[in-house]
Amino acid sequence: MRYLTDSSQMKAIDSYNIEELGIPSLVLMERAAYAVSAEAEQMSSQNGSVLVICGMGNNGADGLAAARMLKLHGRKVKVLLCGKASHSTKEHSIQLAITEKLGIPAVTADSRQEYSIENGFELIIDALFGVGLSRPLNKTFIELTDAIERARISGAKVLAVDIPSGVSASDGQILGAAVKADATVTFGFEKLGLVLYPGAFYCGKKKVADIGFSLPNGMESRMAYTFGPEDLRRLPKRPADGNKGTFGKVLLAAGSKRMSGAAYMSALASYRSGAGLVQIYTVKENVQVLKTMLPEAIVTGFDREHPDMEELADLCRWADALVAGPGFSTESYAEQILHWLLKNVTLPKVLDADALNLIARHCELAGYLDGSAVITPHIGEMSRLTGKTVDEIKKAPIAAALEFREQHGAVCVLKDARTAVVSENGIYISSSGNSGMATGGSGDVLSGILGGLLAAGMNVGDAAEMGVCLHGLAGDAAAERCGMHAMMATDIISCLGAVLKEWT
Ligand SMILES: NC(=O)C1=CN([C@@H]2O[C@H](COP(=O)(O)OP(=O)(O)OC[C@H]3O[C@@H](n4cnc5c(N)ncnc54)[C@H](O)[C@@H]3O)[C@@H](O)[C@H]2O)[C@@H](O)CC1
Ligand SMILES: Nc1ncnc2c1ncn2[C@@H]1O[C@H](COP(=O)(O)OP(=O)(O)O)[C@@H](O)[C@H]1O
Ligand SMILES: [K+]
Repeated sequence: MRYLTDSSQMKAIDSYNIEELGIPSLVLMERAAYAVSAEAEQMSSQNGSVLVICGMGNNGADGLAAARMLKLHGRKVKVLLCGKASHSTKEHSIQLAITEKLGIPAVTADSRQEYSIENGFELIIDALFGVGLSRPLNKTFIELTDAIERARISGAKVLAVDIPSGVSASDGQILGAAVKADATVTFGFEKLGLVLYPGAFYCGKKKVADIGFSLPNGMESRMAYTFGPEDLRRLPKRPADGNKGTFGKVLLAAGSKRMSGAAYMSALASYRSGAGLVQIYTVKENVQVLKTMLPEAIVTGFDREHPDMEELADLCRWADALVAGPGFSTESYAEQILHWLLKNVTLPKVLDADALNLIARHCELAGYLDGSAVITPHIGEMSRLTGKTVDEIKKAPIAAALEFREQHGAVCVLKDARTAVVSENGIYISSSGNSGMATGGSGDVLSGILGGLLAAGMNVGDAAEMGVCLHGLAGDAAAERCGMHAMMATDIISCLGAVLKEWT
């Protein structure tokens, strides 16, 4: 598990370490700058020249200290100071005095002038703004980021200090423009803005440098986090004497006349993530095809005109977990069934796709949501559910998921290139997965995985986080195997086994 911080949390961590613990600010800075200079040496040759672009805050001060370390290691270093001298921090003034005494050439320009970058630098270090960026870049700074990008296109490497300047540390939004880095050395904890898009595009290879921060009491519970493959070891173990019941029974209300594939993929993904038994409840037109495609599943068909609620009640008594919605349609039978399920079933449940479209259309259904439900909307479905625009949700996905959970009590899995999961555990952000997963059916695969994990007895929050992590890792394995262009949802399912085998 890796913690992710926003800008205000990072500032609180800084001030706890400096003011409460008494670690001198310059000691932390020295470690930060050492990590930057070590990475800079890796990225450039002994004879290559390095330009360090420094703002007037402590990000710039880190840059100045790194410039000093590079100079002491025999590198050719120049500094470009950007901003008003009257804005410089105490640490910045100290670091600048040292670089001046060491004879490191520094060009000073304030923001009224144009910043130019001469040709010939092998490496540019971006120490303009860090977590202190508080407003959009002005025209001059935008031109400076353009100049850095031109140098990068001509062959210079770019190393960002803490975060590429212009990226908001809290949400990855670009404030006017941002530096595109080949690598970023970030201090203490990964910033959310390095994981969320579009910021994640800008940071290149990420390195987290431990500079000796301790966390204030209670901070961990407020920080977002992400998982790596090693976290899959926390999935429930499979007891050697287990039987089909031990591993859980999933009931899947899915598929419609035009869409049997969604039910197939969701059911197959449930089996491939460890479920003992999977039963598909679908329109009777789908029964034959699903039995043929997935003989391992039990398939119960209902009449679209008269779905039998007694039969459905029996199936729910049989099941350990419910998945409703993949390819289910929004026809009246689907609404009737969903209404009955939400009203009567206390099983842990995943509500996906058409279940969410129905909830968006019939707002009384939202009243039945509670902590037993995991909703898995993509951005479009979230927009329909909440009335917010796609743009609003894209800009603040965590806030949208938090708000939904607060209003309805359900675990919210807001799917996108980075998926946010908000549950009783806190805020989880996915860091696996790739754009090859933007292909029909990959959401059905996720709902099936979640059903499988819930049926195995995981609580809703843990299942949602682990399921999203597993889905992304299987997606990455599928991209490795087939390439992002060619991979399809069934390839993600095919890779679940290998990922689970390697990591659990
Ligand atoms: N001792 C410390 O406090 C440590 C600080 N560290 C570094 O310090 C950074 C944070 O430093 P600061 O809090 O000084 O902030 P920054 O250096 O990130 O930037 C803040 C400065 O930029 C100005 N500014 C913000 N947005 C602007 C905009 N759009 N246009 C023009 N000016 C703008 C602010 O007015 C302020 O002067 C971290 O990212 C990290 O690199 C690290 O060295 C770790 C230790
Ligand atoms: N660029 C991407 N990077 C990582 N994951 C992605 C990307 N695009 C889509 N995904 C994932 O793929 C899945 C797509 O789900 P969804 O849109 O519901 O698909 P469908 O409706 O076709 O089943 C989600 O889990 C989403 O997080
Ligand atoms: K920076």
